[in-house]
Amino acid sequence: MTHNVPNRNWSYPTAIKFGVGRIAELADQCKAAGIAKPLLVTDKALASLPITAQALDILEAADLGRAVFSEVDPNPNEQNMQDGIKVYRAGGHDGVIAFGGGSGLDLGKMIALMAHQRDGLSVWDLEDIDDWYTRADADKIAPVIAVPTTAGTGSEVGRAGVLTNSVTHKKKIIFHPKLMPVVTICDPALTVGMPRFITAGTGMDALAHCLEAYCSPFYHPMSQGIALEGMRLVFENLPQVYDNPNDLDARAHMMSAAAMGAVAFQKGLGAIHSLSHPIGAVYNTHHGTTNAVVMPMVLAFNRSAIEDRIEKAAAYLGIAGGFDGFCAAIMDLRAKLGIPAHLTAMGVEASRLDELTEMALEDPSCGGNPIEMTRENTRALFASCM
Ligand SMILES: NC(=O)c1ccc[n+]([C@@H]2O[C@H](COP(=O)([O-])OP(=O)(O)OC[C@H]3O[C@@H](n4cnc5c(N)ncnc54)[C@H](O)[C@@H]3O)[C@@H](O)[C@H]2O)c1
Ligand SMILES: [Fe+2]
Repeated sequence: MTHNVPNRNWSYPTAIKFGVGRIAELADQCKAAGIAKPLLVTDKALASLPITAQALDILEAADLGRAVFSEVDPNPNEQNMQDGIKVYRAGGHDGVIAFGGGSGLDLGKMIALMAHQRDGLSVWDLEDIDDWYTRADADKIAPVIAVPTTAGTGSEVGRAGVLTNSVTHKKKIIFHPKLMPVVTICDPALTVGMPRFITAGTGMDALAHCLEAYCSPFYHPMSQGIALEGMRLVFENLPQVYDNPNDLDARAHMMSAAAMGAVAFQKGLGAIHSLSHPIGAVYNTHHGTTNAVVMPMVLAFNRSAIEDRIEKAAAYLGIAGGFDGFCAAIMDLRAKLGIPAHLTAMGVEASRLDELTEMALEDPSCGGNPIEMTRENTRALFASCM
């Protein structure tokens, strides 16, 4: 596959080794991070794919072993984390390679966060609320090298992991400022084998991050700029990778957009994510795909607060028709990617909307929504997505 992707070394917000084939540097990066016995954490499906074997071969050839933990579910939960911690401790590991989509990346980060903390500290005590992270001992967090294999969540450049509580079926964002990977290897070639619907859904997650960050009312001009350009990259390249999975240039642009989305969303997320998290937790739907389903309805819900800035974004993106044109472009993109237009198509039941509404209102993403979310308007928003 030919391409025009230059190799680059970026350090905003962590060191990013960006370029086709840079997975070859995995062992060197482990050594540079002081990791002699890495545990590669990924999900079950990825564990059987050649890209994972390739990564393990690179480690083994450098005498770093080929230890892997892959009992990671989509929307990973605390049981996956506990199982991984057992394997990590039993193997005497000294660092994690978080390898995968958001599920493998986040679970790898959770293992690194919790493997050496004192007994009695629960991962739920570290939810991204106020300064709860100070309950953890920052010095006991194991080093993480992140290797994304999807282009969507941006977890590779983030300090949080999303973990589902398998008892309450709630998705929680677990945060620690020192949970940032030491280094991230962004190799677009790793993403070419994604199933088509995962390419679509993860790409829409990157768009959701950029869009919600861009619309969030909080002051953060740097994030604003990154979010806007991230949206442009998605609009231009997501249809391209969907039609031509082997287009490495477009894959690289999507990988950038994913990382940019996660950098930008320190400005805030909003109702797309606060609706999508409970749906993912209750129905085990794919996160980015769920975001895409609710995206146009959330834009309409927020219209009075965001119309001006969406018009500016539309002008920058070359989309005619202002706010309505922008919404139409999102619906066109979603249709092109084969993503459903209604939550009912994902199995969401009208009988559970009250429960989902309560869960959405508890989600911290609510705080970044431009319009205040109340029980009434959130219930109505859910209903409009059915
Ligand atoms: N930490 C964050 O900031 C953050 C942000 C958004 C979402 N998330 C979380 O990330 C998770 C979703 O992550 P995701 O959308 O990347 O999906 P995922 O990690 O669940 O992966 C989806 C599927 O794609 C497969 N896959 C991944 N890469 C592949 C490849 N290169 N080739 C073939 N198959 C591949 C996986 O095996 C899996 O079956 C959710 O739990 C979500 O809540 C986290
Ligand atoms: Fe997301």
